[in-house]
Amino acid sequence: MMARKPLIAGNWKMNLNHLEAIALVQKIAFALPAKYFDKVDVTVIPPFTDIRSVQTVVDGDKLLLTYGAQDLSAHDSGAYTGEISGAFLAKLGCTYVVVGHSERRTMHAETDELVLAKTKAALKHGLTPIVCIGEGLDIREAGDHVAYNVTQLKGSLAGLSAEEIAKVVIAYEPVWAIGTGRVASADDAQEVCAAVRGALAEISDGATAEAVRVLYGGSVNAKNVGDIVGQTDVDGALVGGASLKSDEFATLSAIAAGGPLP
Ligand SMILES: O=C(CO)COP(=O)(O)O
Repeated sequence: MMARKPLIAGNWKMNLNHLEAIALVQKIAFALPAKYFDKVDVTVIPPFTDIRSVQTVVDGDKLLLTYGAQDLSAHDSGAYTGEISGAFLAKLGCTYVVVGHSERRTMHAETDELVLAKTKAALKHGLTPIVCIGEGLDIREAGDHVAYNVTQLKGSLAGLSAEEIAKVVIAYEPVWAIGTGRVASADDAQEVCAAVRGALAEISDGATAEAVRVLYGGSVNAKNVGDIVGQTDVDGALVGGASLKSDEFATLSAIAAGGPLP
């Protein structure tokens, strides 16, 4: 089986202004020495207004962590007030862009069709989309979570070629585990991430599915990350609250790298 390098992505959501962003990036870099980056990719996903400042610190200090954005427009340019083009994000040196986070699917009524269009826009501009899927509590309690996630995944990637799918990261984030402190068990994360990989093989091919990184997200912290990323089909984490604390984020990144602790 192909070895997949784990990815730890810190989704800051709507937290920290550009000055606070600079301070946090510097603290994370200080707490996470270069040796860890051979074994784990670490990225921060700040608000749009922080990205230029983060770029300046990362480039100026030659940091090994990367950065990305929390959303992008499906369009390249034009009369789309308030939207941000993938071209702008690429110009700012972003590596990743989160697409279809449950907070956008829920609060901004983003459909699988729009998530697909945004995924295509990301790929067009050379960004790696982190495509989010995840079920609500009602679906989990009804026992329909695997089928639900597979349907959401297929809808969000519909019609992409195997070459395009190879460039995508998937994040399984059960909605009931986001910001609640209620983390999915390692077995629950593995069950859905394995089903995601199976579905990826159906819509691309086995080798592509083996190479795609599938992350888990939802109340990940330094205490639970080891069990979660220890699962066969879980290749890292999309971290919310714990990514705002430099020591905790550095520690959980080091654990994903296989240790030792910094
Ligand atoms: O939504 C998340 C990351 O995208 C998870 O957030 P929390 O880690 O705060 O639960």
